[in-house]
Amino acid sequence: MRNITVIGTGYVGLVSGSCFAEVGNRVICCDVDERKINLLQSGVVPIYEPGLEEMVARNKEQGRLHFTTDVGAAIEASDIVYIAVGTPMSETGEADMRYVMSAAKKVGEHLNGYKIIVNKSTVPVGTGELVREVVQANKMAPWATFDVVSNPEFLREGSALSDCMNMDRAVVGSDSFAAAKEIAELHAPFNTRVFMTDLESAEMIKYAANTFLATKISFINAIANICERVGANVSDVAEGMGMDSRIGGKFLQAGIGYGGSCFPKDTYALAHIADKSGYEFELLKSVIRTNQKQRMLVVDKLREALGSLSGKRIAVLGLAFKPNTDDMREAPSLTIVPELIRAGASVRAYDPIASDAASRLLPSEVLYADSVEATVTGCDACVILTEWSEVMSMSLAQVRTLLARPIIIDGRNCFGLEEMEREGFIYHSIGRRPIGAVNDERQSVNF
Ligand SMILES: NC(=O)c1ccc[n+]([C@@H]2O[C@H](COP(=O)([O-])OP(=O)(O)OC[C@H]3O[C@@H](n4cnc5c(N)ncnc54)[C@H](O)[C@@H]3O)[C@@H](O)[C@H]2O)c1
Ligand SMILES: O=c1ccn([C@@H]2O[C@H](COP(=O)(O)OP(=O)(O)O[C@H]3O[C@H](CO)[C@@H](O)[C@H](O)[C@H]3O)[C@@H](O)[C@H]2O)c(=O)[nH]1
Repeated sequence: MRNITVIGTGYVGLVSGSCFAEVGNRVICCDVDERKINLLQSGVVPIYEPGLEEMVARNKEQGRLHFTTDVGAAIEASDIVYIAVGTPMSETGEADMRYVMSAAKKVGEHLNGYKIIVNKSTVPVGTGELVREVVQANKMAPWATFDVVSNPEFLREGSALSDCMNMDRAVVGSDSFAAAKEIAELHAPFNTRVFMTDLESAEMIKYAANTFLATKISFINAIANICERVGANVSDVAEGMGMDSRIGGKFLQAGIGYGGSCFPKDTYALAHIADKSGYEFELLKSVIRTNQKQRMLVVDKLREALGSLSGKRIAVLGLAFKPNTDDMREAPSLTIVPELIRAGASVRAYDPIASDAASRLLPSEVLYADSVEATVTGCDACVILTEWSEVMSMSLAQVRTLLARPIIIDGRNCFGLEEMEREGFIYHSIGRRPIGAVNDERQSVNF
């Protein structure tokens, strides 16, 4: 049992803190956000993540998990301090390091004995050293000592608990062997292998992993765009490619591109790190551009199917950047829905979990429904932006009768082409041949 403090109760702080408690440690999660801590103290988990509320409640009840806004006292009470604050994208595209630096300063001010300071936030290479300098410069007790370790987080939103409890690997980087060993041992109860390296390499592994996955997605999206032009089917292409174990089938799902709190900002941040180091990462810049363009494909396809969007009623299914989360950070819907409104369409949207969060970010003209059926009723077309299981399992026959026109533009390739043909839809997906008439208005003009 170790005494651990986690600074920051966002996705990562909350999930990793709860998982450390779940395996028997005493964990204090702290945050400067009073509202969040009040909610957590009263048993409400401010993010949607399957299983998290139960895990938090269980560990709180058993006295292993605590929440406080008193960051200083939490630091003083622990011998391992995790920094898990945000590193959002700044206006220039670089990682904004102000939260990490203020957390490091706080750690220095409350260093009352030897502590291991662990960076869990995704941070540019060199941050470990910077944290060391800031802690040293702000040290309350001159005799207090510390080591800095990098232990980046690889969880995915929506499957965060199982990702944490059964990690593919834990990465631990430090120039102190003893500190690295201690953090490696902390991972013993998790079903994982621990990869030990130096601080800089550990920091780089996190960016390299995320940008590689983003590259896979942009690559398959580029292939999808070619598939559409040459009559191939990207789903089959991805499956056939993925069977090669050197390639692997994961992260080859073509669609409207990657969003979320990590890939967009981390790709930009690594491009900046590369530029600063004197290397122009052209490949990564092209991955970013490909992703930006990919989002608008559904709008182009809608225009292809409906002609002008002015006055058209569009049903939007899914607003979160991926299923099983209410996180709207960099969700493709934030670009696509405003574009539909600008083009004069009226939009009715549905997301099983993220509607509240989305309504604070999307134009006020958007209407929200509380079911797939209520959303599509009377609409001229339906656009799928998130592959929620509720959307994937919707009754196509019913949707067909509820829509004013049987048009589905599927940004996530949720359905098989034969099925959509059989159900009588006009169906446009990504990287696959379109089903049904291409444009009602153009056709009527032609006839
Ligand atoms: N979200 C993910 O799925 C994910 C996965 C892996 C890694 N990461 C990385 O982990 C880090 C955290 O991500 P997140 O999504 O949890 O962030 P977040 O922005 O959702 O939450 C960060 C929290 O830190 C708090 N905070 C900021 N400064 C503080 C301070 N000085 N003291 C105490 N609390 C402070 C904020 O109030 C906020 O609640 C980022 O670097 C991110 O890139 C995120
Ligand atoms: O084949 C795929 C896989 C994903 N996506 C999209 O990519 C984005 C990111 O998806 P995912 O990686 O599942 O979610 P995140 O929760 O953002 O997790 C990523 O970002 C985290 C934060 O750094 C890392 O910890 C995880 O390892 C990394 O997968 C989403 O918009 C997905 O729709 C695709 O378009 N095609």
